[in-house]
Amino acid sequence: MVLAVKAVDLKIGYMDEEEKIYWAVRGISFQVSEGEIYCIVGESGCGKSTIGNAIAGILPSHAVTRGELYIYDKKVIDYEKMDYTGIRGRVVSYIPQNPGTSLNPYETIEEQFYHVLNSVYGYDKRKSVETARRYLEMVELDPDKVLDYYPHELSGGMQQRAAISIALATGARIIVADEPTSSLDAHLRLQLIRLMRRLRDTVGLSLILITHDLVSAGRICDTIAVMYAGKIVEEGRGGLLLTEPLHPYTQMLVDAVPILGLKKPLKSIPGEPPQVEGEISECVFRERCPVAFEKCGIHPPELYMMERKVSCWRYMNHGAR
Ligand SMILES: Nc1ncnc2c1ncn2[C@@H]1O[C@H](COP(=O)(O)OP(=O)(O)OP(=O)(O)O)[C@@H](O)[C@H]1O
Repeated sequence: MVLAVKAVDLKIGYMDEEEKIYWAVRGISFQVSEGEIYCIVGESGCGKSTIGNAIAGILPSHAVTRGELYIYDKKVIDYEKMDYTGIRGRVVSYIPQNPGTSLNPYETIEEQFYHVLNSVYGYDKRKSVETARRYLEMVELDPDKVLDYYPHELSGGMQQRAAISIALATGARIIVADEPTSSLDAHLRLQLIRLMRRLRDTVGLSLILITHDLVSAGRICDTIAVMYAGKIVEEGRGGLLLTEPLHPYTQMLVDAVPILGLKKPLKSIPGEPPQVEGEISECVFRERCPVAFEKCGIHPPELYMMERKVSCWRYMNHGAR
């Protein structure tokens, strides 16, 4: 198994003007295999985009890091140091929530392909158009209807596909997509989910998806990581994690989601995530957890149970290792 991404006790914070660090990601370890679709879900502010940005190599200059992050064999984060040479925009590409913002509004799609392919591979116009046609077809866009268009002349779904095809044409083997389905209607969402799965199957693309959308995550992802307050509290195979959530936070997230065809009362999650600058020395979910007990006042364990990772003391005696 080839690993596309590996994080080891990764911490990412943001330094303010007084040089105080707010830790948005508080020591997480995970792996994404080549060709895997890995989703990161969780409430707003839990650190999902920070991880996505770290993988894509687009953290801001006031970000501080600890631990390690590998993209294939290259250590891009080594404690405080970051080095994305040859990785950023090449091996890894980032598709933002609104893909229109990653495309140049003043250039046609053909011109955008040319600029990228000319600077990366030195292609001339003819070779660039040939390549663009191939990659547009790969994402199910008709080159004759897209190449001469400016981004604003394309729908949101088409812009997203065009951005993905430019990323693939530059040789991206990992795509980080932040909230890729949130601006799409149900039909386009399903189309995009199918496309991502097909690209995974045909070109072995690894996808890191950052989303609030638990239902799409369950449909599309091989693995789901549930984040809370900068920690991964549960990680496991997509479908299983949603049908049999173990961590109390995952259970509450699932209870808060409407499922088509299933009548169930929707529950909100009372309370707010902790806003703590420094280390959190207890289970990050303790304050909001309906089943917390004494032991939760100390760090939760990292448990592995039948291919599932769950960070909760309640499973300590359930065959975990
Ligand atoms: N550039 C930044 N500078 C300072 N703080 C930041 C920056 N980006 C994110 N943060 C802070 O880091 C924490 C995690 O934010 P992040 O955007 O990673 O979470 P998220 O789970 O992706 O949230 P959302 O779904 O709302 O985008 C938040 O408290 C946020 O305010």
